[in-house]
Amino acid sequence: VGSPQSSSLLQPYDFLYYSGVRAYFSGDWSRAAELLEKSIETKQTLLKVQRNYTVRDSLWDLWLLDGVQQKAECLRFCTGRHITPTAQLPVSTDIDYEFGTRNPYNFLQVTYYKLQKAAAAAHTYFVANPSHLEMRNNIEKYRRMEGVTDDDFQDREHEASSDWTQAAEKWKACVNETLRLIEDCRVLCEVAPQHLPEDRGVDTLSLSLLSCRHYCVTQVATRPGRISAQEDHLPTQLEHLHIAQDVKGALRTLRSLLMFYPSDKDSLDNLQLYYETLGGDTESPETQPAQEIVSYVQRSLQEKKLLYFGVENLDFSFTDPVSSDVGVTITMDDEVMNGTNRVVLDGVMTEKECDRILHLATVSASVGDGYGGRRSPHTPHETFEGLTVLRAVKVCVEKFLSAMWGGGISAFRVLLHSYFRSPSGLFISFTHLVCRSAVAGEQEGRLDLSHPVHVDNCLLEPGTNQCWKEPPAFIHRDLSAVLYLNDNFEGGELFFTNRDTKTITARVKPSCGRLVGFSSGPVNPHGVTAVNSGRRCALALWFTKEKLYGDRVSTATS
Ligand SMILES: O=C(O)CCC(=O)C(=O)O
Ligand SMILES: [Fe+2]
Repeated sequence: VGSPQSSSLLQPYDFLYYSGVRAYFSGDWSRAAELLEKSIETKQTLLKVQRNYTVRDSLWDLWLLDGVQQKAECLRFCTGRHITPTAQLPVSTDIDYEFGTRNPYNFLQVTYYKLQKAAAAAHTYFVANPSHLEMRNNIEKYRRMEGVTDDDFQDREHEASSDWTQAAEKWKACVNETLRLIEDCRVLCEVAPQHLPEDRGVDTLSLSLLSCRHYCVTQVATRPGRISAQEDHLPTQLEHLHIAQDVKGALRTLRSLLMFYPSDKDSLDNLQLYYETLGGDTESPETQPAQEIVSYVQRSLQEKKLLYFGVENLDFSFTDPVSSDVGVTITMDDEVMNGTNRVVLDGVMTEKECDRILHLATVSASVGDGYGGRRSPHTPHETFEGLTVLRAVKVCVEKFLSAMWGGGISAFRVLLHSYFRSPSGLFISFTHLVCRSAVAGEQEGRLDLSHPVHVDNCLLEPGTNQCWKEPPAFIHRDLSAVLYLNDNFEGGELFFTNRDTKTITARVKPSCGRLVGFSSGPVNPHGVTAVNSGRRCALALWFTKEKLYGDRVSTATS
């Protein structure tokens, strides 16, 4: 051991392996990598050497046992020129097992992982301490190791800071670009002629111009080919910028962000934190909100005031593209509703908007009964004013929704489509404004439902749980939705059941601006409990994936 000749001979690979594993467990990663690699390499070379000196046995040789013996001796002699005597000894079954299951590679992959981290750490240190000899040696050693590449020698300090600076610069550019695009868009409003009925005065014309300018926010926030705008386009960019900046910059951006949402709790908490971090230095000019954002928000608020004045006093219709009081929230999902493809969204309409539609429905309610003498197709204890009665209203409702939502009923389609993420398109199949009123004096001991349990696109057969996809069921309906308009009544809860139609799995209490969406198929049997007092109004909507079944009435009136 130790002679120059013996050091060039192949070492026992089991010994190298054990040493490597020992280094591994003591966390000496570079030594572990070296030894483990060596053991694998040695085992492979050993096999090659032995193969080289093995002469194929012929049948004749086998007769001459002597010859076999001689060959073995020859092999030992020849290989002995390359291999140390101990390495010629057979290895233990443990080692056979280890190599058979490729366990050395398992140790190696962890070792390499550690080494890559070590390479980065060593390099990071070395950048600041170029005369540190030991570190230089380490780096050289890491470089020679298999599995360690140039990419592993990263300056972690440098990378870390430059990433954030770059990100902040890019987000700042984004904010500026958005502001610029909005300005460009606003200029176009002035150039483009405003379409107005002839009898409208000059007030409406300027309001119209204002409204056009105001829509620039959504226009700029809508990516090409998309129908809906990205929500909170500008504030979102400010939020990103805020995260990427250092404390002073972040404070400035946070204050800009607070111009949009002055009562946002997270922002206010952060503000407090920055105040504490910066001690007294919070009033310096560089920590004030960006002037362009201040002007932008102030101008927007002023314009909004004028527009709302027009809505209230001049019968001007305007929908705020960034209205803060219409924020749609997901109130219930599949999990809460114990089912598949069910959702309850809130805030799709404001009280005022619900009232407008209810008013339209009330005006026409006096027209009469549309069910051939029957009060309701479902129960004798309620009156039911459906589409037949409210056909005239339907046109108004759609018009009203168009003004309110830009896209009319289609806006709900977009909303549900984006929630359920169905890959195919959705078309409005049918809409139905329905009010159910309790018949006073007939509610005592009532056991029936306002709307019996049913599935919207097939006929559920009681007892067998089969759902037949055949007429008179509206078999092409794929997605159902109900938009509720009021809550001043008793009863009238929507409920979902299991396929057995008996086990209730979820209940939804109607209220203004609540939109329930669910797939129309047999996973969603549903019904409505008795309306015991008052009048319950809802707009039922059905959608189809088949363009062919799109509602011709809707298209004709929109
Ligand atoms: O009004 C509701 O809540 C549900 C109505 C319904 O299920 C239907 O009309 O098919
Ligand atoms: Fe239904």
